[in-house]
Amino acid sequence: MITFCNKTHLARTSFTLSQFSFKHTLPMARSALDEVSDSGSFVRTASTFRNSISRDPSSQFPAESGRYHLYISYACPWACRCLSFLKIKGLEKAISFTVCESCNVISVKPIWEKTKEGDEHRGWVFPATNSEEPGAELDPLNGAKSIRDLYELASTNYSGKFTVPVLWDKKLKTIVNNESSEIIRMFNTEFNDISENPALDLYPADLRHQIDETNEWIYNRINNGVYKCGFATKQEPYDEAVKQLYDALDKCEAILGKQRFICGNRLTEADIRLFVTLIRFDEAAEWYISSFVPWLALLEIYANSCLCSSLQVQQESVTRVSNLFNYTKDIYQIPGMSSTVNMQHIKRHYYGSHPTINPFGIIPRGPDIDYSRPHDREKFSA
Ligand SMILES: N[C@@H](CCC(=O)N[C@@H](CS)C(=O)NCC(=O)O)C(=O)O
Repeated sequence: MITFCNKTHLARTSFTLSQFSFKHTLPMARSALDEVSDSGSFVRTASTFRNSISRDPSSQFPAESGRYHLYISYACPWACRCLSFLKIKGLEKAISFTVCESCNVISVKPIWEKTKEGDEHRGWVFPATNSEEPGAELDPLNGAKSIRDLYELASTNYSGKFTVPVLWDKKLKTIVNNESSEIIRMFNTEFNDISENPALDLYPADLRHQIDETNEWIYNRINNGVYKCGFATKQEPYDEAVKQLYDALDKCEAILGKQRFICGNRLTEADIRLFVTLIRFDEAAEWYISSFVPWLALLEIYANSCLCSSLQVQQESVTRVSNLFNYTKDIYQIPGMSSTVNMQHIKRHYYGSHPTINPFGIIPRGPDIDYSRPHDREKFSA
């Protein structure tokens, strides 16, 4: 039985959202920092808004062009999964994002701030002007000051976390879904009539079983694994999470020595889900694994970490670096993917949003990896 540190926010709630009624029975937490059990382990609570957009025109949330909007933070790997799908499926016109000509995605500011007068909650906020923060934009739809405002617009008695991504329905003025693993499935199939890349299927029927199995261990040990390391408040759960993380990275490294992608030689959903953590891994390493490695790129030296000095790493040739690193570059170079990576937002968020973890908010220098450099992954193509 899990008990949460911040007991004031524990509530078993049900609430009404527009004309639809929702019930959830999980103990609710206000922020990831509240999701630590008495034994010091990070335990993530489930997302709350779980409706689906459907290609069926008679459904509650039909896949209509221009009706939906995705709110993200460039810092957040879960939100960037959704953004990645949006980009590579060619959904930019179908799901209206346009804020201004130079930037077509709404992202919040990277560092959490107070979201309201009257309580101490800190979370994602929008900038006060479009020029305040490169990569962050005012909310043009609802004039929200924070992501919390959107949740409070959608539900008057919501008591969970105010997370991104948020998939917003402009017509019903509500949140359709705030669970990235579900949003990416909708983006994969439900908008195919209006997507620019309908033929790309990232969850193909013949690989579903393998993708589901792969997602399971990658989620538990890597995607959520880095948070189990970062948010652990006791040594034992931290040690366990780090071991699981590195065992899983070893497993990926071995698999990627035999095939181009994690489920074979075809790009799938499982690759995008793995990529969003890998791309943050080296630059956020001190946060992810509490490792003090400012000039070493972990994925670069992953396979032969015992042999490399930082000088050697900087002079490396692609043949000496790990499969994981080359794989990360391969995915980054898929058209559209590099635009989902804003390293400034990533670093500023991880090192700046959690004063209990990094009290002085110092952002480590480096390693400034160039993911557009050559990789060796074509060797697996037919
Ligand atoms: N299950 C959600 C998790 C999303 C999530 O944890 N987002 C984090 C950012 S990386 C967040 O918004 N946290 C706000 C908070 O903890 O208060 C999903 O995959 O969509």
